Amino acid sequence: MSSLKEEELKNILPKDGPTVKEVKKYLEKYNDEFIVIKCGGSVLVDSKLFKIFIEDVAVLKKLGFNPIVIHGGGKRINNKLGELNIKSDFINGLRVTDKNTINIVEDVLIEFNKEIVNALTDQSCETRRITSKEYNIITVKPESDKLGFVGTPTHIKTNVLKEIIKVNEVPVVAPLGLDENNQTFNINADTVAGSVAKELKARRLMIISDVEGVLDSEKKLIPEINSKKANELIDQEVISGGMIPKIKNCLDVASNGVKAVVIIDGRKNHSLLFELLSDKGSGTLIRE
Ligand SMILES: Nc1ncnc2c1ncn2[C@@H]1O[C@H](COP(=O)(O)OP(=O)(O)O)[C@@H](O)[C@H]1O
Ligand SMILES: CC(=O)N[C@@H](CCC(=O)OP(=O)(O)O)C(=O)O
Repeated sequence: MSSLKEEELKNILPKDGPTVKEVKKYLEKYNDEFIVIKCGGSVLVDSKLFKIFIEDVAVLKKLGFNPIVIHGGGKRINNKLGELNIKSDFINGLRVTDKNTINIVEDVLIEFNKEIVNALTDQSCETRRITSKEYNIITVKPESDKLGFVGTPTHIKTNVLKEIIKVNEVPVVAPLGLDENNQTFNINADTVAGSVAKELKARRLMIISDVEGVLDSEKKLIPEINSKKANELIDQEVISGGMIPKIKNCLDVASNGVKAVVIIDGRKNHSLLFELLSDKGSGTLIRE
C-alpha cells in the first residue's frame, strides 16, 4: 500500500478527513493486516452517519487495507418489533429471542446487510455478503436457556474469510449464526466482531458506536480501561445495557492477542479514518 503516490492519495481521501501527510505515516504500519470494524445499529440508522461509514470503509479498501465489516442492527430490530407490537426483553444487553422473534431478527438483519453491501458497491468497493443464508461462517451453541435463540460462536470459518479477502472483496458480516442443525441464532454483533478479530488474529478491532467511548459516572470519557476498572463500573451500574456485552467482549479480545481494541464515536466525522490514520485517536482504548 506504500506504493500509492501522493496524487492518488489526494484523490482517495475525503477533504475533511486526515491529511495526505498524516496518512502517509500510517500506511506502512498496517500493511496487509486485518482490521475488524464493527458498526452498531445506532450509527447505521442515521442516513448521514451511514454514508460517512460506507465512504470510510471504501477509502480504507482503496488505500490497501483489509477491512472486515461486522454490522449491528439493534435499533432496526427494535423498530420492526415495535411495528408488529412484539415486546422485546434484554438480559445484560442481550435480546431474549424466541421462535417468533428470531424470524424477524433474521429478516431485518439480512435486509440491512443487503443495504450495506449495495452502498459499498456504489462506492466501487467489492463486497461479499455473509449471513445465515449466504456464506455463513459462524457456528454457534445456545448462550443460555433464558435467552432462547441467542448464540455464542463456537467456530468461525476463517479460511472462507481469508479467501474472500484474497479476491479483494470486503466481507460484510451479519450477526447471525447456525447451530449444528442449521437453526438460525441471533448473536450480539460485538460478540461476532470479537470472535472474528480473535480468530483472524486481527491487528485492530474497532467498535463504532453512538457514544464518545466508555463514560464514567460523571459522563466523562475514559480514554483507557482495563478489566479491573470495567468490572468495577459494571458493578456500580455506571456501565449498563448494550455497553456490558460490548466491554466484556473487548476485554476478551484484548487478552487474546489483538493488540488494539477501541470503542470510537461514529457520530464524529470520519472517526474511523482519524482513528486509524492520524494522531488524533479518540474514544476508549481497551487493555486486558
Ligand atoms: N458507561 C457507559 N459509557 C458509554 N455508554 C454506555 C455506558 N453505559 C451504558 N451505555 C450505553 O451503551 C450504548 C451503546 O451500546 P449499544 O446501544 O448496544 O450500541 P451499538 O448499537 O452501537 O452496539 C450507549 O448508547 C449508551 O446508552
Ligand atoms: C443477542 C442480541 O442481542 N443480538 C442483537 C443483534 C444486533 C446487534 O447486536 O446490534 P447492535 O450492534 O446495533 O446493538 C439484537 O438482537 O439486537
